[in-house]
Amino acid sequence: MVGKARSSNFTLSEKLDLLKLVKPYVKILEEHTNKHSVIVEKNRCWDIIAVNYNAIGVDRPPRTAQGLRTLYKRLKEYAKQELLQQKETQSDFKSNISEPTKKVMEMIPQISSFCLVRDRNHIQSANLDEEAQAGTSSLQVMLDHRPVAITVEVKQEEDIHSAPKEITVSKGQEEEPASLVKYFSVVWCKASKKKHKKWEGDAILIVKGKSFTLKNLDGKDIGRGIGYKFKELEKIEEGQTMMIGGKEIEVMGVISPDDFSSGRCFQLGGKSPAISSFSQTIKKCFSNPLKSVCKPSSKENRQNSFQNCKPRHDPYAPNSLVMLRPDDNHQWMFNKNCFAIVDVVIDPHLVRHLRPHQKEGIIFLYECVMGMRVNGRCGAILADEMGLGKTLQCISLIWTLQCQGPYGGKPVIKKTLIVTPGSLVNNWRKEFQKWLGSERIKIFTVDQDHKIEEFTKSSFYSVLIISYEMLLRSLDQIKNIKFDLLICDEGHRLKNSAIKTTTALISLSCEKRIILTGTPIQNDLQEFFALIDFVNPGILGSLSSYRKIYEEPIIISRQPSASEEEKELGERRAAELTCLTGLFILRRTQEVVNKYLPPKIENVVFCRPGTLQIALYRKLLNSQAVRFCLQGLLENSPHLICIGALKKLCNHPCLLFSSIKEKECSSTWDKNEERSLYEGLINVFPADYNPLMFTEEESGKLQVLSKLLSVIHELRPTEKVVLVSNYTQTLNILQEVCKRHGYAYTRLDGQTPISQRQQIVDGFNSKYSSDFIFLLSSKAGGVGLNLIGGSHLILYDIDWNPATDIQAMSRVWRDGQKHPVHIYRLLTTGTIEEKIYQRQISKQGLSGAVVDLTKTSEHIQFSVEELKNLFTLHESSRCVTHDLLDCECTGEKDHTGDSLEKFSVSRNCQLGPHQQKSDSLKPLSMSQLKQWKHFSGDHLNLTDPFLERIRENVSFFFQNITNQTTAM
Ligand SMILES: Nc1ncnc2c1ncn2[C@@H]1O[C@H](COP(=O)(O)OP(=O)(O)OP(=O)(O)O)[C@@H](O)[C@H]1O
Ligand SMILES: [Mg+2]
Repeated sequence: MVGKARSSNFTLSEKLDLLKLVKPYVKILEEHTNKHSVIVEKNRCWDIIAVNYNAIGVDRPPRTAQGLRTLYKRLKEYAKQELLQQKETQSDFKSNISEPTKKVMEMIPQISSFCLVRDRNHIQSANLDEEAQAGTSSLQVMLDHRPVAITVEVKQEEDIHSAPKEITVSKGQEEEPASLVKYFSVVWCKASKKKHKKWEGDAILIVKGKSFTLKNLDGKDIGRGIGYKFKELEKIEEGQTMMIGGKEIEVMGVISPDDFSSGRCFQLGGKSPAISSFSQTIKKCFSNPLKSVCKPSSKENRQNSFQNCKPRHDPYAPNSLVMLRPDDNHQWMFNKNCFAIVDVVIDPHLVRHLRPHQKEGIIFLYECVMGMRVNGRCGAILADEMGLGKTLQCISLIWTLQCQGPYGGKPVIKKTLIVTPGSLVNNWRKEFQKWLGSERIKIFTVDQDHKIEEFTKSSFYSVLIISYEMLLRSLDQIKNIKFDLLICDEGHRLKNSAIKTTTALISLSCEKRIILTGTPIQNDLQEFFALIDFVNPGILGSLSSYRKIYEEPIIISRQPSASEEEKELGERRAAELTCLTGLFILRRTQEVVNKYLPPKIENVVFCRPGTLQIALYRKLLNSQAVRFCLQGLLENSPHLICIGALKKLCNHPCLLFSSIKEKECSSTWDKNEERSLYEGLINVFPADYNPLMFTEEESGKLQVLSKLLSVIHELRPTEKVVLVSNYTQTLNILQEVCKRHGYAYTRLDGQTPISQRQQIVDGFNSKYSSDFIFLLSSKAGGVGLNLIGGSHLILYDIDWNPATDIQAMSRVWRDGQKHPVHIYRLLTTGTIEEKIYQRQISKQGLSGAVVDLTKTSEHIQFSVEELKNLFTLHESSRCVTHDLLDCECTGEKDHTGDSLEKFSVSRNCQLGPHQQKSDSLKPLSMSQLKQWKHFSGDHLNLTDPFLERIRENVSFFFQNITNQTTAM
């Protein structure tokens, strides 16, 4: 029991008065115990009890009369259980349970009715006789500052918030519609024609009939007007801007009459007279009720704790997204000053846009950075697959923490640092603007024209967005700024603690750290450690102990030779590791947004090589360099040079020609490997070969590409194409093709200045742009970009690392895409490209778990056997990949393998077999590919008009459709 009020022979109005009297007391109790209160009436004496609803299995404060009854029942059950336990154990249970719980237990048998104090404004009492039926009970509601007694018929599941609509007011205060008063929170500035307005401050707009008053947060009138059209004033809504009395205002939200009349709407900005007088009243009426709960360190603190104790947004509003309240332990650690506990509620303006998985993600991020998930650790990894809106989730978090906090409503953070790849700096800015507009939050992006000093000098900005490269250059300045939250976008690059970027970021003292990545991070246990250790330093112990405890047993357990015992140990350790880190890692797969996206038609297109390509390919395979490789003479990595040459040749022979010519002139030509590889090759080219005059026929893929572009242009004149290559030189060729055919194009590669990148992306995405093609270097711009302006994406070449390709493919099939998406992955039949593809999709290829953007062929170890396979040209096969599938079809008609289970997206997570997680970013396996529709280029009656047009140069197709509808 924490408070007592004596009463005798209560009449209803006395009861109400009493309620009014105890209310401030109850309020303080609630705020300082983070619990909700129940008033228990016994022998005309009211006991105010703090109840932790969670402890009795009620997940939130009841909002309906029915809810009250449930709560009452639960309390009884709880008490019974506790008593039973007490009998059983006869232990010192009384000292283990909280005082209020004991009180409830003692009193439960005698309770005849109780009052629930739901929040400061609503005190509700109900007759809680068990016999009471919904629909017949009477409920008395009293609203503060409006001493009206209201009697309502209780309906089941009736929401208290909507109750005023249902009630019959006995002492009415309702006004005629013509004189209806409305209140809005607004921002204002002096009227000006400037594009970028500087808002001067917050204000309250009061609209009454045809007139208005504008008050600043000190309550002073700063504008008045009369004679406005009633209709205009009646239609005012959030987001609207208006000119009123020489001032421009933007409406930020509606204020309830109650909030206005109580004066709470003025609280946000500063000390309002309403607050101080309120606290005075409390002090006068009651002795210090905080004594037993906690001791505020000073008078100011006590006063502070009464300020801002109202949530910024209504936690009980329908669809409100409310963060978890801190538990006792958290309060003990982080609320030393005993500030009032205030609900942190996500801005409804944002909530209405959020997908369900994003709401969960925000709750997760909030709990992580607040240190609520792992005691005192404030790091998180949000590893949602690409396109799931990690940016929006972070923006929501920043905006929330910057304005709110659970302790006295005090904002948790002041400044945020976002570090991101250069090409995404402006994308972040755009996303902030998209979701929050330009007035709510001030962000600063560092680029050539905007130096970091500007941010340092001004207190105007709260968010700094900077590229990884720029961060290194301006580290000294950044270290001088105190950041409260650090977000590392595409943060898988921090997987090595020895690299400069990681050490630089570690050197910033900010402890709330978030890594965002769309790329799986659990595939390499050492890199995994680095990421974990970055966000939550030390949580896995030292690297050496981590290796001993987790890495070694897990790796040993995966080897074919592992004993049963080793397997079991490895699995257990993996499970433990997942469990430990799972508290602050969140990964959701693309499937959660699939339903919001249009269909995706993915094609793997096997293109017949041109005659010149075949001749050159044979010559390369017969070179001395390749022969040496096959003998296992791999010093100086000659196989990498051979692989590079074959890949170039597949893209276009002219690339090979240019590089031979280039090498001939350079000093490195002396290198034996290159000379022995290229020897005699130039003679295979026609004598007058000019690489600048290349033809499409010389490359199988280029021929297919050219036809594909032409059919898209013809059949879908309003749709656009993203054309991706890993190589700048190849992009040059593709660009030349665009020029030759007169296609308007735009281009983004490693050379594109960062400051121009977003502009290029925006231009392409705009429906007014005439660009037909977006030439994209996957290495430069593959990650994070939104290219939803394009609905066709062509991957001109393949990378060893499936993640690079998947990243690129995810640029167009994402939120905002309006058209069905067509993806074409071009491979040259029978060549190394098929082998790389097979490696991407085969189990063997994945065993090394090379699912990381920065892994290149240099990181891959090849056995001589593998090199033999790699350096074979299969001239007679229509599709070597299909040959390997063990599929009985001949490719003559649409075939979909049916002998295996239907394609399933469940794939192994590296941390152990029982930790299977759906992860649609892992490349599909051979058996899954078999489930795709497949057919040869000679197949009659192709239903896909695009494939129909290119079939002449194509030996084989695989096709898969996701989210199929009839429209294609
Ligand atoms: N709830 C939503 N409603 C509509 N559009 C959304 C929503 N959430 C995100 N988007 C949009 O989806 C696109 C992808 O979001 P975002 O760039 O944040 O993805 P991401 O998870 O960071 O992906 P990546 O790993 O590729 O960087 C953006 O254009 C974003 O504005
Ligand atoms: Mg992103």
